[in-house]
Amino acid sequence: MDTVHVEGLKVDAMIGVFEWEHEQPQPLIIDLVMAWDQKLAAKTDDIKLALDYDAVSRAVTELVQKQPRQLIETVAEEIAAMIRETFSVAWLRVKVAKPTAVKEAFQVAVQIERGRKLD
Ligand SMILES: Nc1nc2c(c(=O)[nH]1)N=C([C@H](O)[C@@H](O)CO)CN2
Repeated sequence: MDTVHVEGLKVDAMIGVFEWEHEQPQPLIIDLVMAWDQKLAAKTDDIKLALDYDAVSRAVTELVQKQPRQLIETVAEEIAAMIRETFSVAWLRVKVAKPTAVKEAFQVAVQIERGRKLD
């Protein structure tokens, strides 16, 4: 299965279950793996036939910054639904990490996979 990746996308967001977390943004680090058949894009050398990782990254940043949320699980689900619908991605993996959440940990994260894998 061919895939397109976005790794380490940093988005400052209002995120958390505590009140103070809605008063100042915290960084989220987002990793995406998205199924996309590369054959047509490679054959034609045409961005219109590729899954544009720049457009995906901008859309994810806009979505995450749109409103405050409590859980990183909610962020992951909303990202997955938006990418599947807006970019016609059949399958994807979304990881959302919150590096400042647990002082003793390098970072904490959730990861989900949605859709059906391509052959
Ligand atoms: N599974 C989760 N656990 C926790 C979350 C979360 O989003 N998902 N969030 C918090 C707090 O907001 C925490 O990050 C504050 O440091 C606690 N547990």
